[in-house]
Formats: sequence, structure tokens, C-alpha cells
Amino acid sequence: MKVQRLEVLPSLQNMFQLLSHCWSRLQAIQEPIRKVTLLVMGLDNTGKTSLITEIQRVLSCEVLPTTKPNQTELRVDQFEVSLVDLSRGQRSWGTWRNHYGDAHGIIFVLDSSNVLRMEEAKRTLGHLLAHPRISGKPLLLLANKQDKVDALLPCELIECLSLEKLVNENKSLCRIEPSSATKSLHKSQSRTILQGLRWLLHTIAINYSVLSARVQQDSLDQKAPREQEAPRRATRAHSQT
Ligand SMILES: Nc1nc2c(ncn2[C@@H]2O[C@H](COP(=O)(O)OP(=O)(O)OP(=O)(O)O)[C@@H](O)[C@H]2O)c(=O)[nH]1
Ligand SMILES: [Mg+2]
Repeated sequence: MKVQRLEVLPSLQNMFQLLSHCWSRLQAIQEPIRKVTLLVMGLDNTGKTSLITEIQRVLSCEVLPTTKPNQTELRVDQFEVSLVDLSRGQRSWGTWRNHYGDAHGIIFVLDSSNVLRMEEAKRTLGHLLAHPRISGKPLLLLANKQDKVDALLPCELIECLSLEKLVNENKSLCRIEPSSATKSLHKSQSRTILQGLRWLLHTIAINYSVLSARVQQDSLDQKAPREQEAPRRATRAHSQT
């Protein structure tokens, strides 16, 4: 009797495991692919482009073709992600703002070793989070250049930037991860970058319908003034000829 029970139990357990495995596979198949746009921002020279290259390297089989400059398309889990590289050096604030409405979330990159520019980074982040098209959207802070000896740790950066106050005022969910985009350190550092990216995507997924409706509306609002301006420009050009 005892032997029989012992034989039955493991097979029931196996069956249960098999069923739950099938169930999670089915759930993964049924989950829709979600399109997500993330703006990669920060002061110049903080490592934005290097980090995008590093993400591309780690997820090499998941990189999708794109024709848009400064944009990288990736497949991460059940998400199709557009990473938009906004370089402060090449663009003015006005050009940055044209992208705000498209964003489901923000990746803000800090040079953790540049203490002299921390106040500027704080101001920039403050302006960004207070903008009506950004406020309330989730934020991933990458405390980059952790390989440098004088780099501030994430906990020191939280203090320096008064981060808690900043994100609470603007109701943005926030996470900070240490990172280094330099090749010598990839393994542990790329793990924290991907961990942060996955947190951002899953935070967006929880509120996806609300964020997508906001993106749709903001994109229309952003286009409207340009569309109204086009016929006016054509009329002006015509009257000048
Ligand atoms: N030591 C170290 N250097 C880094 C790291 N990330 C980037 N760099 C270096 O920092 C410099 C700037 O990197 P970029 O990726 O071009 O920075 P960016 O933010 O895209 O710069 P802009 O596009 O000009 O705003 C380059 O020389 C990189 O090699 C890092 O994690 N550690
Ligand atoms: Mg760049």
C-alpha cells in the first residue's frame, strides 16, 4: 500500500509540473506584443550611445531593422522597443520636446563620475519630469561610468539629485541601476542594465492602456500645429513668388 502511494505521488507531481509549464507557455503565446518607445536622455557625454550599443550587443539576436536615424528597434520579451537616442550636444531643448509625447518611459543616463555637472543634471531632470508630456511616466536612471574610481554610488546619487522629492512631486515611478558601458566589465554590468530595462518595460506594461492612450493623444497634439503651419507656409511662399 505504502509503495503504491509513493509511486503515484511523483507521477501526479510530474503531471502538475507539465500542466503548469504548458499553461505558462500558453500565457506567453497569448500575451500581445506591445510597442513601447523609450527616450534615452541625459547630459552630453554621459554614455547614452555607448549604453544603447551595449544593449544591442547583449541582445544581438533580438535587434530589428530600422531606417530611422538615432533609433534602435529591439525585441525584449513580449515588447517591441524603440530606443530613441536624444543627444543633448546635437539638439536643442525644442527638438527634445518634439519627442516627449511619443514616450512610454524614459531612460536618463548620468555620468556618475562627473560631480561638477551633478547640479546641471539635477536641473535637467527636474525640468524633464515636470513637463506635462513626461510627468507620471516611469523613469529608469542609469548611474553610468561606475568603473571610474571617483564614481558616485546610486545611493549617493539619490541624495545628490534629491531624487525621492523629484519623482514624488511628478508622480513618476523610478528605479536607479549602476552601469558601465565599457567593454571590459560587461557581464555584471550588462546584467544591471537589462534588469533596469526589464523593470521599465514591465512597469509600462502594468499601465499600458493608459500610457498608450496618452501617447496617441500627445502625438496627435504634437502633429496638429505642424499641419496647421504647412498650408500657411505654402501660402507665404506662393505670395512671395
Ligand atoms: N569609463 C567609462 N567611459 C564611458 C562609459 N560609457 C561611455 N563612456 C565614454 O564616454 C564618452 C561618451 O560616450 P557616448 O556614448 O558618446 O556619450 P553620449 O551620452 O552618447 O554623448 P553625446 O551623444 O555627445 O551626448 C566616450 O568616450 C565613451 O567611451 C562608461 O561606462 N565608463
Ligand atoms: Mg551620443
